[in-house]
Amino acid sequence: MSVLILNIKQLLQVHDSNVTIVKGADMKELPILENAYIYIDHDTIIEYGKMEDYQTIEADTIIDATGKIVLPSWCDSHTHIVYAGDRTSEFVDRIKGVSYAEIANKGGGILNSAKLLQKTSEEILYKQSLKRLDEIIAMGTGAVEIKTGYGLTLDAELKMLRVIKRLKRESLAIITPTLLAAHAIPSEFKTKKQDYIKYITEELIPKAAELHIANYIDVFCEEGYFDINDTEAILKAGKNYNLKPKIHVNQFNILGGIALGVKYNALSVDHLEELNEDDIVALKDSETIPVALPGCSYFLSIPYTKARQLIDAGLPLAIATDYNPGSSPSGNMNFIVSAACVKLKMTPEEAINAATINGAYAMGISNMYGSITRGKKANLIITKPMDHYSEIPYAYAHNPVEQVIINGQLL
Ligand SMILES: N=CN[C@@H](CCC(=O)O)C(=O)O
Ligand SMILES: [Zn+2]
Repeated sequence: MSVLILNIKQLLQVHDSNVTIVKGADMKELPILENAYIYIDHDTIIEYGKMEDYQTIEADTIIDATGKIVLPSWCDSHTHIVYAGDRTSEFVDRIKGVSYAEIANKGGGILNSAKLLQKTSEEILYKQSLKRLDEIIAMGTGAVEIKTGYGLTLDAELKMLRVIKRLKRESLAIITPTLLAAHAIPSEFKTKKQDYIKYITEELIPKAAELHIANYIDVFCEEGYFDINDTEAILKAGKNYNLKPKIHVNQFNILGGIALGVKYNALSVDHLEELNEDDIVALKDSETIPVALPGCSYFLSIPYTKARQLIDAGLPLAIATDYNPGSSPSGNMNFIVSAACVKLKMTPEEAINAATINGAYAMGISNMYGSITRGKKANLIITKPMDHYSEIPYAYAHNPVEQVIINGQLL
């Protein structure tokens, strides 16, 4: 199966050499080809160039993209899309003035989702999750990280991991699974948190590793959840089983989770609604990418990550949806790109870099995804007609996506 796309108004994120991350001032550069073509064979990008240099190529499918933009599909590096039901009643409570923390302290929040997921059959959980996955693919997401963390027992966490594995097998999307058993302290461990940490480090992590069912380890490093020592114990155990960290840090409080993440060579440190100079210093010269989640800031009315401070310090930045039932019940990366521009003061070029190549880096897949490069996998978005790619973030809350291609397959 081969696909040829002709007359592309703007082909974005074109790199002849294989970039895997863009940092600091380089994030302002979004290499583009005006009036271009691209040729895909099976799942691979074979050739691209300007229409003026195009010489006839035979292909099974030919698409005329006159007036349209083509870019790498979105790489959403932080989601929790495997969950049961929803938390609309908590949403209404928050509108009436109850805070996210108050809801959690009364046994709601993550524990509420965990209670429901534990009683939900694997089949129903799969169907509910697949619906969300299909919905985000249609909005342009081609690669997505999915976390556990609404199980909180060995059985329920493994159920989540099996659902993620099945999604990976049965959907075209590229999926990276992350074990987030340290998402909240289950009520039965309320007064014995250390026992839950022991359960995670001695039972859950070894079992997940034995089944080769998770790539990364995550911890919600936050006041009232897991402190810095708890987080270190879990990262250490993960390291023994080759689970690299991708952690939740600095959402409400700064506990030193960023420096700890860097110490354990985390692939990413995510949230960062709160940020200080020490955090920036810790990230410099590291291989850890910060990830901002503007959908969570929007939905919870908490500060937006100071993207300018990070990028202007020469650091890379990725953006992701954090799609989950409590703090960000949307997986629309188009909105996230727009929010990055409007609220994080990123230029469209920076936001698109953050949502493509840097998102791929934050999932450990940027050697194969996230840019238009010969030899990389063909995960692409073809937009609706528009004059310039800046319309993607400009016309917020619309759907700019006309067609999605994943691993060379037209959807
Ligand atoms: N902060 C921790 N975890 C999720 C929210 C979980 C929930 O409220 O269900 C997040 O990334 O925002
Ligand atoms: Zn999250």
